[in-house]
Amino acid sequence: MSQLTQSPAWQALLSHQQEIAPLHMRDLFAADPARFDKFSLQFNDILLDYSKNRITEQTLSKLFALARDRKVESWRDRMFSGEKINFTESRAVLHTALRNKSDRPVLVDGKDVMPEVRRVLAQMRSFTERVRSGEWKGYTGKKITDVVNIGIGGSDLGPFMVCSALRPYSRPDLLAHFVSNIDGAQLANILEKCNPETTLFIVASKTFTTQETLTNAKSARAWFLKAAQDESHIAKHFVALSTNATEVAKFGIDTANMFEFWDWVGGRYSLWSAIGLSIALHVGMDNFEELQQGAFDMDEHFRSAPLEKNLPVVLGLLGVWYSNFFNAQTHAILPYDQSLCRFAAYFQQGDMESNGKFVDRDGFRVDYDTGPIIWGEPGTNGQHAFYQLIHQGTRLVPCDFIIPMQTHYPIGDHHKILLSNFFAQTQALMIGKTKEQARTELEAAGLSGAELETLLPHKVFEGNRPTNSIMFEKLTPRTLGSLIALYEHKIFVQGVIWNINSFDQWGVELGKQLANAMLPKLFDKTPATAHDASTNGLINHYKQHCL
Ligand SMILES: O=P(O)(O)OC[C@H]1O[C@](O)(CO)[C@@H](O)[C@@H]1O
Repeated sequence: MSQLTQSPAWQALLSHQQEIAPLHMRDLFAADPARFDKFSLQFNDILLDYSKNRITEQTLSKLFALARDRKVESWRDRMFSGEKINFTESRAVLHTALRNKSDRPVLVDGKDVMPEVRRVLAQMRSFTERVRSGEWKGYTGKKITDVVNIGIGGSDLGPFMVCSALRPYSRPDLLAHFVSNIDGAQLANILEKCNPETTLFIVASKTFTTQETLTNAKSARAWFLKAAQDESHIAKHFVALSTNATEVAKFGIDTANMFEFWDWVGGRYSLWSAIGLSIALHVGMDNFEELQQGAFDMDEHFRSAPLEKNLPVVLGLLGVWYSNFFNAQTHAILPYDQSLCRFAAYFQQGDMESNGKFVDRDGFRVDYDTGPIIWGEPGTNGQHAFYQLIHQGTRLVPCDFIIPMQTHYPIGDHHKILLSNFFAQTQALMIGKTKEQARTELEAAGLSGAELETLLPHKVFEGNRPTNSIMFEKLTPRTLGSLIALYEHKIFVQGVIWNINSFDQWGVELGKQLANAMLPKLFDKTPATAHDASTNGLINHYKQHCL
């Protein structure tokens, strides 16, 4: 048994789970009219209601005891202070420094990184203002109308998610597009909409060695040069966001057009850095800084609020409760806001690349589950697709429901309808429908006898399905920043509890290595023999049909 699972705090939760498992939330609500007040927290305009969880006050005190036992507070302070907690890459973890709006220095290897952070922010401001005002011109003297961010993973998902979310703050004459996939279809579809004279390409890659990004960027450059004819025009249409100046120069982008960030920024935590340039272009630098401010607000809360009142800690512990004590395999993120349509996809990387680890910090295989599978779609689309399983399936699917109280798009009574669905779904998942209630309904509908009995079991909802509800005033840049940081820190808390390194991603390497080795063999007919029978068979099937 690992240190974690044999700890008294863990063992206490294991036996407590036996007491909680038979309880139904509808009885817990009936027994305690103050349950909502007890189990909800407010941070700025964000309300977190976690009362529809299979918990009592005792559960929470045991979960907080686990957090203290695992030293969550001290790990948090180590992260903020610039300690190299990403020990497998020997790196500090300082996305929080990128949005540090205080005058506190942040030291890495004894050097304050804040002057450099502010320098790049100023560079971003000056560049975005020139582009947005039309002062920055394309090679034929026209202003930029389209920005194409070429990146993948953390160099794509964050900016894409935020640009979609903050569309109401954007200008219609400066559109942001995103190309990530190596599948040429994506690049082709976007280039179709763009004019080389008025398009700015942002090549976003922390390492500047990522195959997909460099291949897409080379193809974009070829497309551009076909029209522009002269390599000297590239400087007006290609900029780079990277930590790797050498590779940027090798690619042919003038390093004067490079926006730098640093190895202490993890890819999936990088939207706050120069990687956010497409966001700043799309919604303006003031809004980008507001986004950062919102994240900073949440950082301050995470650093200073007692665990019991700390939103990221509460969310993290509830996730541990279901993953490790109820065997929940997945966690759904369900934003009732079309603008957040990429929020779950963004946190698929944020969470699964961070906490999808089977080896703990000491190098041992864990004997407990770590990161859950994250998934989700905006409501109400999800309701008409996969909610059946959440309501009546055999698996426990903890869900986060997220909604703004005010919409940027006040059309008729759409938003009230959306709200009513939001309220109804979490209620239905909690309360369910008993056999007796279902019977009464069927009888009222005129059914009886065998017909009623046949239908009855299918009409029962067990309920007792846990949800968190997150409501806020309106999806502003500042609130969005706080929401993103909330989830980032939740992931951090869980990584600490599970004793894993949430900041490396070695698991993405093997597939890359094998693909690189295979690529040169896909150009001739020589049959593949070096692999297992399945892989040889697949490659040879391709060769027979296409070469
Ligand atoms: O920004 P880069 O270096 O191109 O990397 C892109 C993405 O690739 C990954 O390394 C995973 O393959 C992510 O962690 C990262 O966000």
